[in-house]
Amino acid sequence: MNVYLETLRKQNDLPELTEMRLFAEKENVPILEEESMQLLLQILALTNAKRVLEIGSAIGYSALRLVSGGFERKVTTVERDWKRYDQARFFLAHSSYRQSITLLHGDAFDYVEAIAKGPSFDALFIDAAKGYNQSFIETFAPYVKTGGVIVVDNVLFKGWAADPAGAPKRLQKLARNVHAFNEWFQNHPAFVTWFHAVGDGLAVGIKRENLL
Ligand SMILES: C[S@@+](CC[C@H](N)C(=O)[O-])C[C@H]1O[C@@H](n2cnc3c(N)ncnc32)[C@H](O)[C@@H]1O
Repeated sequence: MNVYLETLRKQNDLPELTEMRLFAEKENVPILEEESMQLLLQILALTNAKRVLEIGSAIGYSALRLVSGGFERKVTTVERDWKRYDQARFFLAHSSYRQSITLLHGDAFDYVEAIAKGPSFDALFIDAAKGYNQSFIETFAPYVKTGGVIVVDNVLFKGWAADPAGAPKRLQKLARNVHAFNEWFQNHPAFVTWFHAVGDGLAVGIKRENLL
């Protein structure tokens, strides 16, 4: 990343975010790339998103970024991996923004009933198992308000979505799957969708109506 922009952006960083980034780097935990984060935060601010559902918390880094920008935002985030969930719980417990985050442990699909009972979300951010992006949207977009935003990370999948044959053999099926998802999302009448070549690729859809 451009060092100058990086320095500018970190001027208002929380100490716990720095700690989390260092931990993620050391432990090889994938967190959202900064360029994608900047775009995501801007989209959420422009759409005035106050209630966000995140699938894939990892150690809680993106959840904390989403609530700490001064927009009085609340995030519900789900993580299925026990170790990551525990790390997220540890980091978030020490944050002054802990009241703004509901951290859930388990497979996101197991929370459908609970989520259906609550108020709708302004935004859905999907940063989890790439092969399930379509299912995540089919399952959770009904709980996003009309005009709400759906953001999906990793839609380029290191460039392999565009060229599945160029991926290592064991990832070719997943690469084809990511490509099929991208076409589905682009062409689905329920969404107006944009694709951005930032980070590992970010897709942004506005929910037009309840067509799912
Ligand atoms: C890329 S990491 C998330 C990074 C995080 N959003 C950030 O930027 O700080 C993806 C996480 O999604 C979790 N995950 C994958 N599929 C899931 C599912 N079905 N339900 C809940 N969590 C899931 C994985 O365990 C992993 O920790």
